[in-house]
Amino acid sequence: MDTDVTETEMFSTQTTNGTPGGGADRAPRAIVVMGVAGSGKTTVAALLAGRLGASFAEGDDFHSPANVAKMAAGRPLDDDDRWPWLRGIRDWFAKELSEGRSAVVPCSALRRGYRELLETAGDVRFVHLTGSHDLLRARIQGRAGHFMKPEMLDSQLAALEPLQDDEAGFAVDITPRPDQIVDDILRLLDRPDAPPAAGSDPEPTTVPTTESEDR
Ligand SMILES: Nc1ncnc2c1ncn2[C@@H]1O[C@H](COP(=O)(O)OP(=O)(O)OP(=O)(O)O)[C@@H](O)[C@H]1O
Ligand SMILES: O=C(O)[C@H](O)[C@@H](O)[C@H](O)[C@H](O)CO
Repeated sequence: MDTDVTETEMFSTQTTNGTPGGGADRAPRAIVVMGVAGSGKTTVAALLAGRLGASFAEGDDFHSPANVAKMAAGRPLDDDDRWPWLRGIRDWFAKELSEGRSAVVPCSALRRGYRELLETAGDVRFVHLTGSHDLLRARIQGRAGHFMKPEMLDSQLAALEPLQDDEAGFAVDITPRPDQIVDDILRLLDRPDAPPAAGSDPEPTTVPTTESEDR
């Protein structure tokens, strides 16, 4: 597993500080709101962080200027572009958790290997925002002033490895209003049969390794 931590503070990030423990009487956790461009990650993650009293950082702010320029030029990122970006997010999560705060970041986390790197921060959960190609395209087209253009959607979907049953998290549909999506997420995050995160206490031995109704 990659352990390079040198890029953490390279780029300025928009962050808000949460309260210790994420505002709830529980151990702090990191939540990645994942999915392809236009799935609503930033919208949902910011709302979710507010509802949890958790810290928030915009995942795109961890990209290097070169990455942003590449995407704005319509060229998909490759693994070499993404590893430093992911390490920056992982390191920010680790810092928040070590200081006792829950944290939420919108981050595409398209491939399982990317998620495995993020999980090295500790107790990390994934919320995969899923929707149809038509809806995703319409959401990107309806958004002004963003470097990610609709033409990039196909490459994002081609790279996507959907969240699997044995990963710590669940998928939610992006059709409802953002506040309704967040209601669903809050309900699913705390249900008793959720698979444990890689960095969490392994004590709950009755937790099943698969789940079915949310994919
Ligand atoms: N549930 C929703 N219902 C209606 N519109 C939404 C919903 N979620 C997000 N949007 C709108 O869709 C657009 C894309 O959302 P957002 O920027 O949050 O997506 P994203 O996944 O963070 O995108 P990117 O990865 O490209 O940064 C925005 O204009 C946002 O206001
Ligand atoms: O993994 C990637 O290809 C990129 O990082 C993108 O997903 C962006 O971060 C974001 O979604 C931009 O809108």
